[in-house]
Amino acid sequence: MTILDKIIAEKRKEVAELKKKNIEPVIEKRVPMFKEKVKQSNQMNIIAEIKRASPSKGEIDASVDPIARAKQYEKLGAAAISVLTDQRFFNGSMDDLRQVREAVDIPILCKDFIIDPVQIDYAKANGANIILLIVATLSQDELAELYHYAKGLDLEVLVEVHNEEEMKRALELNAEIIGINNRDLKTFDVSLSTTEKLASMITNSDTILVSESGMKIRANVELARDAGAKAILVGETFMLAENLEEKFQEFQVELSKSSVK
Ligand SMILES: O=P(O)(O)OC[C@@H](O)[C@@H](O)c1c[nH]c2ccccc12
Repeated sequence: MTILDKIIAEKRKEVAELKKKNIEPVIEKRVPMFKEKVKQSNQMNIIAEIKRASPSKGEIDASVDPIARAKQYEKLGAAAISVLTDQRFFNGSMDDLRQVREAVDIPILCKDFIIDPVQIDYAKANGANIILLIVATLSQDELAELYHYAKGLDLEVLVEVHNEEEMKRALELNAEIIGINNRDLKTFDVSLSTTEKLASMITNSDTILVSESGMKIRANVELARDAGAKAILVGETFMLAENLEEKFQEFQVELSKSSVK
């Protein structure tokens, strides 16, 4: 049983609990759409993540103050903020998301393992603007159902893939925002060449490509940019940076130099 299987087993229990709850909207805030931000920007769009811990790294920064951190990301020019809401494996929570929602006016990605519409209701009620759907964890029917359900709630959807077969499924769905995860969620191996390999399968110039995971230095970001990524998703490197401002600037590369797809 891989960690991913364990996480999904845990999610099934969570879903059963959520179904018993009455989900009330906590916050409603109008923020710009991520998609629009990306279209208007000629700089790499950075989705900065709040990540206390992960199954691959263990503890990263357990004491992070999500509000202060989110404000800092916003001030530095993040296009969106990703909040890990899984408790068990990432030490995150929906409370984190809600607090971040109150603190910033940019789009927020609810970073979790979504397998049921009730989780989408819950994310939306707590102020998320974007949800993540991981193709590896869903059948094509489930993927389509959850995708359209989220869209119907005016949420944006980041559809995550890691190999060719998954990319084909994301394309079949006509996903507007596709994330290529450089980390294999089953083995935790990270390779930036995943982005290089899969990016060329995208032929629609309106599709927004996000390169996810493993960004450590500017050259990694440039590689993603040259492969066609308009955005990157960065967790660990920002969480561990001694000088966050410097790291952020290091990652802000021009997009105009890339072959504008
Ligand atoms: O910390 P990193 O290597 O910068 O990665 C961030 C993000 O891509 C990663 O947290 C992630 C991408 N897809 C996920 C799915 C579930 C949990 C976590 C993730």
